[in-house]
This record gives sequence, structure tokens and C-alpha cells, in this order.
Amino acid sequence: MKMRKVVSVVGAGNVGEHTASLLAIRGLVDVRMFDLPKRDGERLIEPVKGKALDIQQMLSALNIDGRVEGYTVSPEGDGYEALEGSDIVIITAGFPRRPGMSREDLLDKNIGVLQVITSKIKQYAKDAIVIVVTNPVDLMTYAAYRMLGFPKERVIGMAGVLDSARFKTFISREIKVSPQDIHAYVIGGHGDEMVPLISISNVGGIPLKDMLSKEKLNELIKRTQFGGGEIVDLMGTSAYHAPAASIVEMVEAIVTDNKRILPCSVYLEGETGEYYGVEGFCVGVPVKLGNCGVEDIIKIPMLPEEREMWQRSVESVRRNVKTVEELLNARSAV
Ligand SMILES: NC(=O)C1=CN([C@@H]2O[C@H](COP(=O)(O)OP(=O)(O)OC[C@H]3O[C@@H](n4cnc5c(N)ncnc54)[C@H](O)[C@@H]3O)[C@@H](O)[C@H]2O)C=CC1
Ligand SMILES: O=C([O-])CC(=O)C(=O)O
Repeated sequence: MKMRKVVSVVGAGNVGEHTASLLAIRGLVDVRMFDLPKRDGERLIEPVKGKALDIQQMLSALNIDGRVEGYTVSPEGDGYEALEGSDIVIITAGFPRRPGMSREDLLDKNIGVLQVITSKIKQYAKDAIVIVVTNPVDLMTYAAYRMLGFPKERVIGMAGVLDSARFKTFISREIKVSPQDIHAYVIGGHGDEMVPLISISNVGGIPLKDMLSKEKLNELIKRTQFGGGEIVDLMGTSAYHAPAASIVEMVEAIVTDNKRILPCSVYLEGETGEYYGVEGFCVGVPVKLGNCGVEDIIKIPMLPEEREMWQRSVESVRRNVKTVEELLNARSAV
């Protein structure tokens, strides 16, 4: 009988590698990493196997138990057999943006990558919970949901945890309080119009709006909304330490069944969809995470000005949903 949960990470680049490493250090799960071979001059090398071995040896150095394996796959989908038995599959494969690009610029290329990976998840890990990270994440989560055909509770996009961590970082630096005592939620699409919710954010129980001026709050909201871009401009590629930590927070909530409320991108419809004004695509909202994936979707209260921001953010996702559908239809027709 399998005792430890297995988490597979497909795409062992910057985000995937750091996710695997952090997951292994936490010691809660066994980790399987999947990535393409790379060309090194004349040779084809298998970095994913080297990365897994390196992480495994790090565990020995740290006296942590756990098993980490690397598997080389092909772009066409060979080599995914080891997905079998995965409790969670994290998709971090695909292109990151470079300075001057928007996340939406990645849609066309990354949806092709996603199509192969989802078909392999369906084949080998049909009961897994899938966490989508690849950008543009709300659209990719929706595409994954459509391609997988899994219940909506098991297809979850990562973004809100990261955006909220950024917001907390900026608040913490401004008012010089530990981020541990800051509660701050960022919801909406993972783009420049995301919605940091001031009305429910607090520091040690004191409302944030009573601690900072309106001007300062607006400055922190803007910096959070452009938080990903700030790092892309500095590094030439996108962030990976905080994204990896955010993924791990979601995985831990699922594996330990701790019922955390975390903002995640999920498929909205029905009554909650109506509350949020979204029918039939994915956007970031607070959800309760546990063993079954999304166990509840929280209807968070918003002030009228926050609801306006929310609607703008939803619109920024909605206007690309049709493109996703066209791409999905074109691909299924091939
Ligand atoms: N949702 C979020 O908040 C965040 C999303 N991201 C997104 O995550 C994705 C990965 O970012 P990075 O790790 O920085 O990029 P990266 O370029 O360092 O790594 C991507 C990896 O995917 C692999 N890959 C590409 N096609 C594949 C395929 N068909 N099968 C298996 N592996 C494949 C590549 O070989 C590479 O190792 C990007 O789309 C990025 O925009 C990054 C940070 C935060
Ligand atoms: O900015 C990017 O392209 C990567 C990402 O989603 C983030 O770091 O928020």
C-alpha cells in the first residue's frame, strides 16, 4: 500500500525545480519531476534526472526522508508513465514571459504544451488533483479544465496565493510588521487588473485602511498588480522563488487536509458564479482547500469600488476566453 502522497511536477524549469525542491524539503510527499531533454552541443542531456538526483542528495544532507525522481519526456508525450499514482500533478511546463511581454502573449504557445500534458494526465493520473501554474494562468486553468474533463474541484490555478504574498510583503515593509500578522487577499484575474481587497485586509486585526493613507494604499495596490512585471524587468525572466512557495502552500493544504482559505483560480458557474458575475470560466477567488481539492468557494464581501475593480479584472480574463475556445476547437479538429 502506498503510504506517502505523490506529487508530480511537469516542467522542471525555474518554477518547477524550485517547487520540487521546496516540496522535498517539507518532507511531506514524494516528488516526481518531468521535463524535456536539452541539447548540449552534440549531446542530448537529461537535466531533469540530474535535478532530481541533486534534490535527493540534498535531502540526505539535511537528514530528510523522501523520494525524488526525474523523468525525461518528449514534446509529443512519450515518457509520462510515471505519472501513474500521482495524487497531485502540478503543471509548470511552458514559456515564461520576457520584458515587454504580457502573460497573454504566451497563450498560443503554452496551450499546445498544455494539450499534450493534459492528455497524459488523463491517461495515467485520472484521479489526481491538478494545479495549473503555466501562464496566462486563468486561461490555462480553464483550458486544462476543458481538456481534462475532471470535476471542477480538481483543477486549480495558482496565482492568488502569490499575489497575496506580494501584497503582504509590501504592507509588511511599509508598516514594519511581520507578514505573519498580516491578512491580505488578492482576487481576480492574474493580470494588471487583479484586485487587492483593502476592505477585508488587516494587520493584527486592525483594518489596513486605518493604518495607511489612501495614497499609500493605492501605491501598494499598483505595485502588487505589477508585481510579476517588476520581477520580469529586473531578472529578464519571471519570478520563481515566491511562485514555488505559493504552490507548496496549496499542496500542503490539500495533502494535510487543513482546510485553508486561499485565493485560487477556479471554474465558476451556478450560484457562486452568479455572485461573482462569472459563468463558465476561471478566475481567482477565495476557496477552501482540502483532500478533495476545492471544497468550498467563499463569497467574499466587496465594497462598491472593489466590485468595480473586480468587474474590470473579470472582463480582462473574459475577453480572451473566446480565443481559448477557438484554439481548443482548432486543435481538436486537427
Ligand atoms: N501562475 C503564476 O503565478 C506563475 C506562472 N508562471 C509561469 O510558469 C511557467 C514556467 O515558468 P518558468 O519555470 O520560469 O519557465 P522555465 O522556462 O524556466 O521552465 C519551463 C520548463 O518547461 C519545460 N517544458 C516546455 N515544454 C514542455 C513539455 N511539452 N513537456 C514538459 N516540459 C516542458 C521546459 O523544458 C522548461 O524546463 C511560465 O508559463 C510562467 O509564465 C511563473 C511564475 C508565476
Ligand atoms: O509575471 C510573470 O510572467 C510570472 C507571474 O505570473 C508572476 O510572477 O506573477
